[in-house]
Order: sequence, then structure tokens, then C-alpha cells
Amino acid sequence: MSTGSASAAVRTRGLHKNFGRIEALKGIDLEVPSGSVFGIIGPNGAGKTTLMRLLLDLLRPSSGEVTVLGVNPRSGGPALRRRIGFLPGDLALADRVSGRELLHFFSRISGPVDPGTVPALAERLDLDLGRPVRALSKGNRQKLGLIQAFMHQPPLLILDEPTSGLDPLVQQEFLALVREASSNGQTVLLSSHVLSEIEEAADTVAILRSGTVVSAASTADIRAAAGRRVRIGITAAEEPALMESLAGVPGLVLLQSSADPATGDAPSIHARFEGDMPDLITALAGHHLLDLVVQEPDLEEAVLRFYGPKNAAGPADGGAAE
Ligand SMILES: Nc1ncnc2c1ncn2[C@@H]1O[C@H](COP(=O)(O)OP(=O)(O)OP(=O)(O)O)[C@@H](O)[C@H]1O
Repeated sequence: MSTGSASAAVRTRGLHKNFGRIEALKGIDLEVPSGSVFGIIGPNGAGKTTLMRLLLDLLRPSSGEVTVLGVNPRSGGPALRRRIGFLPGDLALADRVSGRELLHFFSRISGPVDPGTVPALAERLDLDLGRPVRALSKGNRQKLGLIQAFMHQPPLLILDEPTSGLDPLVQQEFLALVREASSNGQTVLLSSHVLSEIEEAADTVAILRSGTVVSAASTADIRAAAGRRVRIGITAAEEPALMESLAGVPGLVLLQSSADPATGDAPSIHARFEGDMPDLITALAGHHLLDLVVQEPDLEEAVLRFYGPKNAAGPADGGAAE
């Protein structure tokens, strides 16, 4: 699916949005590459929904520039709107009709829908289209919202908290839909509180905090910035010598040393490691270790470090509690 010649599906420059005295967005510069799956994460009130509503022209910026599929949303009108599949965070659906009737109504606005697409999506998401919308649970209404966003195969999908209310099996199906959209050349911009989902779905993540992008990087880079977790089991007698060796390892932040019930009264040393692995291996060599666990950092840990109260401008420095 073509997204036009522009290399960015969404581009914002110095985007500000004020609600009275509340500065919801404080100068957002964002570039969502065409064909990417781009995640926006941030705590409550960070500005995720405001940003998405600005892209849809449901809100107007206080200042700054927005381009969506190469067009200013303010002048894009229905033609631009048809090229976007939007799932709002506060989904409100007419509820006197059946799901099938509602989707038929949406298809008249959003443009042609291939026959068979809606039943196929409904089957994959396990949704009964014959039931009246008012009789649907929150999760099943969310499925209707997803189907209306995906059904016309738009070049750009903007999905605000798309898995809200979905059970884990349906969440997996949703992730499969996102992967298929991406391999079809569609761009997917999604916000989520579910970090594992962003990690699975997105190739790039912007972390939003208090109306500012504090980081925009590949999920792999954000995870790497968190450092690996290291746990070393060692005898009490050997511990002082090991601690001395570890003290000189660049990028190693000792978090705690504690007796571990799993290894009798032998201590367990916990650390975060952002350095080069050979330095750590050299420091460990020659010590009689009882156990060694080196864990890949996960996105959740990385993001929590960005959210931490002391870290308005970037990741926490050493010594943060796990
Ligand atoms: N219509 C509005 N009027 C006044 N303030 C608003 C309005 N919409 C949003 N805000 C404020 O703007 C800020 C950003 O809100 P927004 O809903 O964009 O955050 P969010 O990241 O989507 O949060 P959540 O994860 O809780 O949905 C908040 O301080 C919010 O209270």
C-alpha cells in the first residue's frame, strides 16, 4: 500500500498544544517513517491522545507544524481522512444497530472495503457481527473499533490504546494484524501502556513525558540503554575478592549484595551492566562462582528509568533501585 512519495508518514515540528493554562504538548518534533510501526508510550497525561487528535485535525495546534501523509491535516479534509484508519481512545459507537450495520455505515465514509474483509477480520478477532452494539462488552466494542480502522487498508493507521479491554489471545491476533499491515507497506502509529506489546509490535518508540518527547529510538536501542541485569552467586569467603575485581569494571553498577536462600547462606550480587561483556568476563575469571545470570534488559525497565521522578531529561544514572 503506497503512502505517497514523502519518506515520513507523519512529521511534526515544534508542535505545541495548550488547553488554557495547561501545556499539553510542549514542542514535539516527531518523524514517523513510512511503513514503520511506531509506538508512543508515556504515563497518564503525557499528551499521547492530544498528539493523535492533532494528527486527525480533531484538535488544532496552538503553534507548530503537522504533516500527515504529506498533507496538513487542516486542509486534508475527507480525502486525507479516508487514507487514515483511526481508533480513538474514547471509542463511542452508535449502539442501536448491529456491528455489521455499524461497519457498513463506516465503510461509506472511509472508502471502499473489499468484500470479505469485514467477515474475515471479525472471525480473526472472534466477534459476532450480528449482535446489537449495545449488547457488546467493552472488549467486543473495541474489536469493532479495530475492524473499522483496518477494514479499508489505509496507508496510515493511528491507534490510541488499541488493546484496551482485549483478552490476551485477541491481543496476539491484533499484533498479527499490525505485522501484516506493516509488511503490506502501511504505517502504524500506536500508543500503549502495555510495554510488552510495544516491544513486540513497534520498531521505533517515542517516549512522551509531560508533553515532551524524552526519547525516540529503536526498541532495540532503548532496551540496550537500560543495561543488562546481572546476578552472581558466590561463597561468602570469596565475596570480598570478587567485589574488588568488579569495582574496576566500566559500566557495572552494583545494586545490592544479599544472602540468597536458593544458595544457602552464599551471597548473591545484583548489578546492572552497560559496559562491554569481555570486561565483565575478565573480572569474573578466576573467581569460584556458584551461579551467574545475565539477563537481556526489557523495554519496561528502560522506560521506567525514563519515567522516574529524577529523570526528567533522560535515563536514570547508576544506583537506581530495581
Ligand atoms: N480538552 C482538554 N481540556 C483541558 N485539558 C486537556 C484536554 N485534553 C487533554 N488535556 C490535558 O492535556 C494533558 C495531556 O492529556 P492527554 O489525554 O493527551 O494525555 P495521555 O498521554 O493520552 O494520557 P492517558 O494515558 O491518561 O490517556 C493532560 O494534562 C490533560 O489533562
